[in-house]
Amino acid sequence: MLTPDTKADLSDRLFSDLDFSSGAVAAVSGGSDSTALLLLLKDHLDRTASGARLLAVTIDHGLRPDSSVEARQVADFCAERGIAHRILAWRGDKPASGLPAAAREARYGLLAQAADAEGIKLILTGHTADDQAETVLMRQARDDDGRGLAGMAPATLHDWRTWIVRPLLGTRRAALRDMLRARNVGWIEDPTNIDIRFERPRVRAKLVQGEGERRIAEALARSRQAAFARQDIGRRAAMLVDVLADRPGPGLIRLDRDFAGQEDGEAAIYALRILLATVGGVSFLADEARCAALLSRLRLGSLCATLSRTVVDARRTGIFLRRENRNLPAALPPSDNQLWDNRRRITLKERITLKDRPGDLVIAPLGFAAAGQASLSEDVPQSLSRAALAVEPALWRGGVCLDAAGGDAGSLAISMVPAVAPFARFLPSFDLAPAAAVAALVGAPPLPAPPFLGHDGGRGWAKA
Ligand SMILES: Nc1ncnc2c1ncn2[C@@H]1O[C@H](COP(=O)(O)OP(=O)(O)OP(=O)(O)O)[C@@H](O)[C@H]1O
Repeated sequence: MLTPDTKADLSDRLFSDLDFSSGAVAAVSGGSDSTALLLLLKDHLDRTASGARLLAVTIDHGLRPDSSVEARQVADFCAERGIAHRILAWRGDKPASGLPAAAREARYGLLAQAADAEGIKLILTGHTADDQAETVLMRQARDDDGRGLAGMAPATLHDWRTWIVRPLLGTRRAALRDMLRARNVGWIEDPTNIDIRFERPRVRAKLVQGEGERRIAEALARSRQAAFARQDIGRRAAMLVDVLADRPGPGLIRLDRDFAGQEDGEAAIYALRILLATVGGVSFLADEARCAALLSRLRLGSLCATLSRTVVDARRTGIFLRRENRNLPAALPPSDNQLWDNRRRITLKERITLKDRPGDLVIAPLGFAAAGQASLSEDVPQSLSRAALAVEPALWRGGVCLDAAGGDAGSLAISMVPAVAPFARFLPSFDLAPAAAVAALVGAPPLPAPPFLGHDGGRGWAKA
């Protein structure tokens, strides 16, 4: 049982390195873990940062008949303790398959919305060491390159702007429940957590049996090793990108020929996987074995190949990467926070209203005809620059191109900034170094400051 002193120690250990200057959203389902998170966080803020804003948010997924009643229970719990609380409902279609993943995606979108509305940059969830062990065991079965074995990151950047932090990732659920019992606080038991139609409850059920504790300890040790390895290779890949890659024109990336002959072949393959996904606008890294084979062929000389929707055109003067001219998005009216072709983040600035946004304004690829009229750098073959420019997005109205470079469209206040596809929605803190390097390369906005105090500006940063 936790005495008042150890309680203070625990919450300080969990939260003292977090930057609460913009406040915090606590994601509270009403289960034991997030209820414990909320209480410990409230203790900590009351003691150390009483001015910091705290908003508890419950998402009503509408998947069980009791969900809205449970959300109200959390609201009452918060009201009794003077904690601001909001309930947000997941509306819209619920898919028949992949429901947990869709619910998670929707939940994070809504939590980020709640944080945004208050100008808060930090969301805290109640994921525990038990959740981490389950995640690692689930991924072990299907992980092909070992990255997934790192499990959940201590922090994840959502939509390149809001940090989701998991301060309880090193804490066991049993300790949190002990703390709640000691305070006479109950919690909601979600029946989905024991519904063995879903994979996580099946894994969880096995872990309470005979060898469960040993398997949990092994899974956690494995995840620490995998996280270290992932950060390490990420830093090495970032170095290669910094030194050997540049962007000679819109949509065109050039790698120095030395990239293929790198001594650190492992890092070169990793960098290539990220670059191909980014240039092609694919949300997962390019296949490892194929990238390894491609790198071997690149060592031999010139080639032209397509992988991960990216054309790799290796010439004497460099290895050029550009988005292939296939399966591009159809012309669509711009909407806020949309990822266009997974390569550009579209933002409608506040000044824009529906009235100002004529229905015939669309985003569509620039196309070869318009790209042919643009003045391009002499530094690289014109055919390459044109092919890359042609698949860049442009704003069109009634067949007239308003903005060829995909930048700001003046008074229309639409911005289309580059995105780093594999990390555009969720960027785990393990991958900060390569994400920052590739962001600088493609001209994406710099990463926001990490949510931990005493950070190093986002490059190579990792929470111990
Ligand atoms: N409906 C929800 N509303 C707000 N946050 C949620 C919701 N569901 C999950 N979360 C957040 O995500 C974390 C992990 O989710 P998970 O589904 O594993 O938890 P849970 O079993 O619903 O509840 P708990 O983790 O509180 O015991 C929670 O600790 C909580 O921070």
